[in-house]
Amino acid sequence: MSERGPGGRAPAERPGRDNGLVSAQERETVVPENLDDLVIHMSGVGVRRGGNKLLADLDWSVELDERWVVLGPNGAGKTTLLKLAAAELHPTNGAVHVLGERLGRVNVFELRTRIGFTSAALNGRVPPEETVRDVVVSAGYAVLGRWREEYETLDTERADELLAALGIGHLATRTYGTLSEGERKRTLIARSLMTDPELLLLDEPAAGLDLGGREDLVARLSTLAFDPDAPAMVLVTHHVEEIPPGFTHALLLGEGRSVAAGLIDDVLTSENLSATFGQELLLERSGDRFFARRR
Ligand SMILES: Nc1ncnc2c1ncn2[C@@H]1O[C@H](COP(=O)(O)OP(=O)(O)OP(=O)(O)O)[C@@H](O)[C@H]1O
Repeated sequence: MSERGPGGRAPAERPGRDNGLVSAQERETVVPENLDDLVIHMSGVGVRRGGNKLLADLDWSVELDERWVVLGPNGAGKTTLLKLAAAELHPTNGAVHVLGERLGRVNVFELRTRIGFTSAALNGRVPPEETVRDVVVSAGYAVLGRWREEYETLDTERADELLAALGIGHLATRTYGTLSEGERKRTLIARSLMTDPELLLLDEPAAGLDLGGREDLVARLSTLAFDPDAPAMVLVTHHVEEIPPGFTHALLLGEGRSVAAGLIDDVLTSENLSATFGQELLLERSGDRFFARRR
């Protein structure tokens, strides 16, 4: 099947395996028989660029009803991991399944329509003159930037509902360029939910927000996390303070490798955090929130 998308772009990088032979690397990967409940499954995954190992030996699974936080220092490989989950990158070795489809054997352009993804990179690509409502509604047409004079009423109603749920319904007719950083983040989260995705990926959604903006966003994401109808979620952050209540699992990444992964209460410990960030850290819990500082 061709992976050439509507824009005629070349497919993302993929391992060379078109000769039908199974490589030694692939033989080492473990692919579960029943992928139905697994939104993400990575087995023996590595990503290399030049001489750098961005990710190595990674095994990770995300189930339908799970909400994961991925924590790690700068350069740990968090964004690389999220790009794999978003089907924007192929592994150098190992197997990645997303929504039951194996990367390298699926039309990634179709797969991406089932995934909501927000990142700082997307923020930079939104035309500043676009209205907030259009930024959200255009996700349903897999475009960024105005390409129609009018959208379907049902679509604009859904966009308005999502904006209201994120507390920015009153900004629907404002232009994106006039929004604060926090309002932009919430607009992009509304956009990522527009297509009713089966998987929601959030790359540092609270980065650059002031304390009030962060707390507001954490509360909105917490509401989403507790919603049983919400998609499986993966949130990348550097800060334990940004973990919304309702998130169930954590993956700690350090230098491209998993330091610990599993239920948040088991994984988030002072010891694991210290090992991940390479210094003595004290993790404290207050109610359903986490705080960390140097010992
Ligand atoms: N194309 C590339 N070629 C070489 N090295 C790369 C490339 N892309 C990323 N890297 C390196 O891989 C490492 C992991 O990058 P990645 O962006 O995944 O980390 P991150 O955990 O998201 O970091 P941050 O928290 O700073 O955003 C970094 O050291 C980065 O410099």
